[in-house]
Amino acid sequence: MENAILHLDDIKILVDSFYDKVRQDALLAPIFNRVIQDRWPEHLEIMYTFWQTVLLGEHTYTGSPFPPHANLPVTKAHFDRWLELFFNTIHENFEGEKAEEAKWRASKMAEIFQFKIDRYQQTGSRPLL
Ligand code: HEM
Repeated sequence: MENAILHLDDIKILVDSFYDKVRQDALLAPIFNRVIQDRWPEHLEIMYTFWQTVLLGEHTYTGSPFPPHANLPVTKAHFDRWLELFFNTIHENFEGEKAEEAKWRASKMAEIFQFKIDRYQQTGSRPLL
């Protein structure tokens, strides 16, 4: 299949195109930029390894995905927009099994992150994980 996600080069296209959209988005850009500042190249490198691990089974990501999100000032609106941009990126560039898996994984992680962040904002308690 011509537009399948098969190699690291495809992952880089996915990640670069997605964060191009994020950086142009009035709702999300300020949240990301406040934390990342001039470290965008490093953030993109981490995200290559994350999606390479999730979608290609090549275990180059060694971090913990949730902790950097625990204290972000985000609500459902931010996650909805994040998913909208991610789905658009997939739609514009890819198709096939891994493309569908990427959308499914992103949705699941967004759901879990949002649940944990909501609980954190309501109780003020520190997340255990
Ligand atoms: C409103 C939605 C989101 C916002 C505002 C957001 C923001 C951020 C920010 C600012 C960082 C960088 C932290 C740093 O470099 O210090 C980060 C890292 C990361 N994000 Fe998100 N994110 C969102 C949703 C997601 C979702 C849905 C996923 C999963 C598919 C995800 C996966 C990751 C991963 C894997 C990292 C790297 C963590 C590490 O350092 O190992 N994010 N995010």
